[in-house]
Amino acid sequence: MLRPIQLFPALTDTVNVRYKVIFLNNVFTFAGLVSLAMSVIRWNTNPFLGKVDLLFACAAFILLWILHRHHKMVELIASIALWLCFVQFLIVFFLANGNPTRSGLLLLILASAFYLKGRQAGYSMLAIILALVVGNHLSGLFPSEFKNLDILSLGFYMLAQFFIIHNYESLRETQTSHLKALNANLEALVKQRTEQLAAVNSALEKEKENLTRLSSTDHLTGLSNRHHFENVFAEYSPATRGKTSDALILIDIDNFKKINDTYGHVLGDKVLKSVAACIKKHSRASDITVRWGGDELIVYAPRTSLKQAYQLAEKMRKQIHLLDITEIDTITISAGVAVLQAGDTLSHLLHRADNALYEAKQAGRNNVYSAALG
Ligand SMILES: Nc1nc2c(ncn2[C@@H]2O[C@H](COP(=O)(O)OP(=O)(O)OP(=O)(O)O)[C@@H](O)[C@H]2O)c(=O)[nH]1
Repeated sequence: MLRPIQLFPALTDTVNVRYKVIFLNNVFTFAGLVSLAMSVIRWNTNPFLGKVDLLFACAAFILLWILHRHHKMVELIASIALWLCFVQFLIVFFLANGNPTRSGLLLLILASAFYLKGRQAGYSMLAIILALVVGNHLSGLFPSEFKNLDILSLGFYMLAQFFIIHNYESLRETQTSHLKALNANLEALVKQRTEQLAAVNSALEKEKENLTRLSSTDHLTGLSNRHHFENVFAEYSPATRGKTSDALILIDIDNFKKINDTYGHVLGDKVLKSVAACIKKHSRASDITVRWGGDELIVYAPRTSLKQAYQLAEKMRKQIHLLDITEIDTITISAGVAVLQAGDTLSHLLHRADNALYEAKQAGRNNVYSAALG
């Protein structure tokens, strides 16, 4: 496919900027010093060329200075340098009796054009220089010392340079596109694998959450199970334990055996679920609601005083009493309330709550009793 020719495109190609800066630094230093020396040597014999050399020496040093301060302008500076060299070449070859020994300069300019600006710029300059040299030779417009053989060998050198650079560039482009294709494949593969891993990860994460939830939840009521609550309580810092006023409400459904026996286990389960839902509904988000076992439920309420816990238990008792389950007249619960004290284990706390619950049952059920503060 034919690409549009870009003659010395400026400021766009940032590839190899660092190397271009180093290259141009060397070229300007070398060209500046040589031009200065040539200017001194020629000043008396050929004042015109002496001045031209001095001019180019100054241009080289100015460009060196600009490049030193503005590395980002390397593309623009490279273009200016190439055009300057080109102009110098024109002056030397057409106005100052171009001679074959200086043809090496042409090859230098071409190589630099290829290196600095790429294939298109190099080809364009090669074609322009060849056309000018051959054109001038044939027309004899500006007298030069070139003979037919010089023109032929110059053409041959340029052709050789063209092929060398063309092959090199083609190879480089093939390698680059091959690398790009490999890179794209690799990226696609990495992306695909990353997506697969992410999907597996999130599935595993969901599964883990599910398992954690299942292992910590009572499947009938949806409340935390005994095992989970024991773990949570065990992890509860001993330093905090007893320092904040935490309360535990132990709830037992009254005459639940009778409900089971009269209406069957299915209805018994329904009652259990309704009571659990009611308890959950009237707890705070920070409370832990637990199915301790059978028809015994627990509400563990952090930062709650005995009085507050009693009021909460009372509220729950009243709400449960209002539950409407068609087959049953009323559902009642009894509850025992206790607060965590310094040095308490879970069994200490439960023991006090259980005693209070026992008193509530003894007092005729449908009651809330608080354990006395020790
Ligand atoms: N339907 C059902 N019943 C259960 C379940 N777990 C335990 N139970 C029953 O719950 C009853 C518990 O009765 P208790 O608490 O001992 O006695 P109660 O009849 O409630 O009498 P009080 O507690 O003194 O008021 C037993 O009959 C158990 O079989 C369950 O998951 N579903």
